[in-house]
Amino acid sequence: MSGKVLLSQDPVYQQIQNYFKENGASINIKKIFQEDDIRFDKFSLKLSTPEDGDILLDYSKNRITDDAWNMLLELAESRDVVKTRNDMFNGERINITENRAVLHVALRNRSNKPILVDGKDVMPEVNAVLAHMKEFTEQILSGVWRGYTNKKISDVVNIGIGGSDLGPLMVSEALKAYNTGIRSHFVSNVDGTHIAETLKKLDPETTLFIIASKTFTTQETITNATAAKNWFLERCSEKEHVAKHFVALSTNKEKVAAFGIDTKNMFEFWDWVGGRYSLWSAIGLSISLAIGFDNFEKLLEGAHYMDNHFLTAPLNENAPVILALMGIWYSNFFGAETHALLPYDQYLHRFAAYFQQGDMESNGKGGPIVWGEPGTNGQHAFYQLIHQGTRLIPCDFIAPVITHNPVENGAMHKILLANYLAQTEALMMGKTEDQARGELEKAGMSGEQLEKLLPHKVFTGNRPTNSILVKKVTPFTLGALIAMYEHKIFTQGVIWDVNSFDQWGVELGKQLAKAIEADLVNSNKITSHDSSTNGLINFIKTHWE
Ligand SMILES: O=P(O)(O)OC[C@H]1O[C@H](O)[C@@H](O)[C@@H](O)[C@@H]1O
Repeated sequence: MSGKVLLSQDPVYQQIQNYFKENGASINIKKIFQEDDIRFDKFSLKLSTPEDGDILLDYSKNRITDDAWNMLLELAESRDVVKTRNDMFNGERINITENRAVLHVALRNRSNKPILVDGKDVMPEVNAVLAHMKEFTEQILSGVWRGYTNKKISDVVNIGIGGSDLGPLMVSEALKAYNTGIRSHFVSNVDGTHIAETLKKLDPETTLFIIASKTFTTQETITNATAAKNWFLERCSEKEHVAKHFVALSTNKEKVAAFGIDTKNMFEFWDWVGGRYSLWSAIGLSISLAIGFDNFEKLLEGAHYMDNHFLTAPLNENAPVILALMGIWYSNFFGAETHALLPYDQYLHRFAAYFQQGDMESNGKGGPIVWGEPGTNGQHAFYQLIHQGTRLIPCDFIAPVITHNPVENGAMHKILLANYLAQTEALMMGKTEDQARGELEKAGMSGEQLEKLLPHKVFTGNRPTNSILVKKVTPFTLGALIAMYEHKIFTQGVIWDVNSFDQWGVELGKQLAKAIEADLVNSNKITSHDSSTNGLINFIKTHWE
């Protein structure tokens, strides 16, 4: 990421800027479709997976011309995307501010081709942890591993936050159709309500707590884990039983031992796994328990498939690169501030939340705000803004062709897909004044009444979308989808010159919270902060007394 000129000084970037200045405002998606019969063929990509059908990326409904697209592809070249990508896969320390390699791709390297960090192949360690996860999953699911009163484990509570929560939670939800029968729970918030409400439902004899924390120092997680351990010990006074009910996922052996978890019940990972890229590591243990280890492996295979695609496909046929460049086009040139992820699949209801961390903790220093909700709920909440608002909001529409739940003989899924298709068409086409007028006249309206209503019924259209279709949401296709977005984030980070793998911005709030905690626990009137913070602290303390 060094040795490059600033993005704004990159000649290709400047060329795109000039092109944009002259043409940007007049690019109309509807018009381009009318002028180009093969637009869909040119601006769509089909990836055939070995067993789980095709993945289709249609990026034709974008404000992009052939010329602009070619320049954006050139920009990827001139920003060293290919070299940096290769550096990542080769275990170079591309996370320069933390001096670390970035190797989530090693966690799902099903080819087992050696990946070296400082000359040492990491694959044997990766495979050893996977073998441990497999063995443990099988023991829990078969009932070989039992609780302290010899009962089978029925409930698993993952205690973690950020990357140690969002990935396992999102995937466990997304793959519920594959559930092994284990009930999964996720506790993340340091608000005691989260653990209290979770524990209410649980029996200590049949509950396994997974304490998931890369550092094992995160305040929320250690506080929740301590509360869980105390809850457990209040019900089962024998300390040695903790070993049957608490396991840890971490890079920090010492802290795990200090917490009182037997390190043979610790599943390790490494500093080259970023928190928000860790669901493929030991952090995925709750996923493996929820869907079975074989399905967890399929998730890894799907991601590995996408890794190979990212590594080998030419840039103009490379799904993550395509998504990244389209995002750059809107962010840097059109000034779009946000990007919406809209999965038309109830199982993917945490997908946008997951990529809020994935994208914004990675590229937040330079990239857009990422947000979204599953369709069709979003349609009845915020689509008004997308259709008629003043801001340009590029959206990704994601859907499976086949549902796991063909309710009403599949009719419901057809309705869902009709909505999925109608939205991107409507966003592109809009509604002209003439069309709106025609509709109002047909409804019997005329004169002043019609003229008054008319402007409200017009939609400008020309609103860009990508459509992504998978055959079905399977472990494999989900793995591929997640990896596709991970590599999109990576590619954008390279182009923007943002280190996508550190997160210093998270640190300041953490530091200040520690200082304020001390002010809250004494009975003094606080005067050491600004007057607002003093006022708030003192208000809280007065109401405690
Ligand atoms: O797994 P840990 O160490 O508990 O960290 C949890 C989270 O903490 C911070 O918010 C960030 O560093 C995240 O990237 C991380 O996922």
